[in-house]
Parts: sequence; C-alpha cells; structure tokens
Amino acid sequence: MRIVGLTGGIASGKSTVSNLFKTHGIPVVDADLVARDVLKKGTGGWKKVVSAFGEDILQPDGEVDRPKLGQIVFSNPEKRQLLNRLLAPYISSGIFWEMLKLWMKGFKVIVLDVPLLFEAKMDKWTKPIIVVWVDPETQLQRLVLRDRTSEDDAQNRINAQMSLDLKRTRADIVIDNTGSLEDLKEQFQNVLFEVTKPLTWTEFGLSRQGAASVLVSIIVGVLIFRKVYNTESL
Ligand SMILES: CC(C)(COP(=O)(O)OP(=O)(O)OC[C@H]1O[C@@H](n2cnc3c(N)ncnc32)[C@H](O)[C@@H]1O)[C@@H](O)C(=O)NCCC(=O)NCCS
Ligand SMILES: Nc1ncnc2c1ncn2[C@@H]1O[C@H](COP(=O)(O)OP(=O)(O)OP(=O)(O)O)[C@@H](O)[C@H]1O
Repeated sequence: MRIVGLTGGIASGKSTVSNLFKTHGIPVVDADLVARDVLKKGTGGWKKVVSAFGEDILQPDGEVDRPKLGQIVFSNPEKRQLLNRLLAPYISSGIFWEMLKLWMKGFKVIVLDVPLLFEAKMDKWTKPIIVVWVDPETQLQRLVLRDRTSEDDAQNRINAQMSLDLKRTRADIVIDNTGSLEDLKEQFQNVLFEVTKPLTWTEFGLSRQGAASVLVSIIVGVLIFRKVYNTESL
C-alpha cells in the first residue's frame, strides 16, 4: 500500500486537496478528525488533558471547550507542547488503526492528511510527501475568513506551526494554492498521476516496506527450499 503524506500550514488548503482525492476514490485519513475523537468526553486523551489543564476547559456537558483550549495553547508554546505530548500517542495509534482498516479493505493508495506531519515525525511513514503551500498574506486572509477570527489570533495559530517555506523544502511535491480553485484543480491532475502510478523497482527496493518484503520473501524461500529438499541437516 502506498501511503501518501499530505501536509501544509493551517488554512493552506489541505482539506480542499483531500476532498479532491476523495472524489477520485482515494481514501483520506484526516488527523484533525482523529484528534477530535481522542479528545471526546471520557476517553483516555480527555482524562489526561483534563487532569493537566483543569476542569475550567470543559463545557457544562463535560466535553472539552475547544475554542477555549485553543486560546490557551495557541498563545503559549509550553502549554501547546504539553497538549501535543499528551495527545500524540492517542493520535498516532488512531491514525494507525484507520490505515489498517483501509489496508484490510484492499486500498492500494491512501492519503494521510496531517497538519503536523513533520513536527510529529510522521513523514517517515509516507511517500511521496505533498506540501500545500500558500503565500503568507493569502493564508492569513483565508484563515480569518474561514474561522471568523481576529488577525492576531489567526497569526498566533500560523506561528504555532513550522513555517510553510521550511515545509516546502522537505516536500516531494509542492502544490501552490495561492491562486484560484481552478488553478488548484489543474495542479491536482499531475499530483493524481504521480501518486497513482506504479512504484518503480528502485522505489520499491528503497522503501522500508519493500526491503521488509524482500527479506521476508528470502526467509520464506529458504524455509521452503529446506523443506522440499530436506536439507535441514546441511
Ligand atoms: C487545540 C484544539 C482543541 C483547538 O481545536 P479547534 O477545533 O479550534 O481546531 P482544530 O482541531 O480544528 O485544528 C485546526 C488547525 O489547527 C492546527 N493545529 C491543531 N493543533 C495544533 C497544534 N497542537 N500545533 C499546531 N497547530 C495545530 C492544525 O492546522 C489544524 O488543522 C485542537 O486543535 C487540538 O486538540 N489540538 C491538539 C491535537 C493536534 O495536535 N491536532 C493536530 C493533528 S496532527
Ligand atoms: N484556491 C483557493 N481559493 C480560494 N479559497 C480557497 C482555496 N483553497 C482553499 N480555500 C479556502 O481556504 C480555507 C482554508 O482551506 P482548507 O480548509 O482546505 O485548509 P486546511 O489546510 O485544511 O486548514 P486546517 O489546517 O485548518 O485544517 C477554506 O475556507 C477554503 O474553502
């Protein structure tokens, strides 16, 4: 199975690109949705976060008040790192289970949409890595418009992530989403071609999965050979 990494900055257009993948029948594991699940009332993540941040972050119904927790962590790097540390194991195992389900359904290509792909070091799992880049001014405007928030709040959220310019240097494929949706769709056609083309032997051999498969094949081959030719005593 090919696991494609999709990342970028907040409001750079990852979900918009994810939707294009979905309309072409390629499933997407959305880390933001997984992160929501692991923070639902009563879960292990919820318990850890409530004991670290206190009951003040809860709504009357016991669910986490997300905008309130957002205000706290996006204006305080230490608290954000604490939240990340508490939730990271739940988020990674949630993502892993989603991937396993898709693999069991027989999908050959899946996309991992993870805003913090590099920060959380999940880039090691994925190839190719797509970064959705946008110029800083457009990013700020789109975030303010989408979340109906102030420029200061939006800028805090942008600053909480690795810069988009750094992310693009670590990408295999860069999508520039500064232009219109039509521009984006045009670039997407090439991306779709790249991620659905068969792996070359070199790529297959170089990938960890490839190396593991070759190793397993050699071991199985040797075992079969020994069984068939009864060479255990050799
Ligand atoms: C702080 C929370 C409660 C705010 O919730 P809210 O509904 O306002 O935002 P939402 O979850 O939809 O996130 C919106 C965007 O913020 C950015 N973002 C979210 N968490 C973080 C973080 N810890 N650091 C940097 N950026 C982040 C992402 O680009 C994300 O797409 C929430 O973002 C959260 O629980 N974050 C920690 C979990 C996490 O790391 N999520 C990212 C998935 S890898
Ligand atoms: N090319 C575009 N032209 C105009 N608006 C766009 C374009 N691409 C995305 N948008 C809009 O910009 C906003 C941010 O896009 P999107 O939600 O896809 O970003 P995201 O990277 O998934 O954000 P987040 O990290 O918060 O999940 C949305 O309101 C979306 O409709």
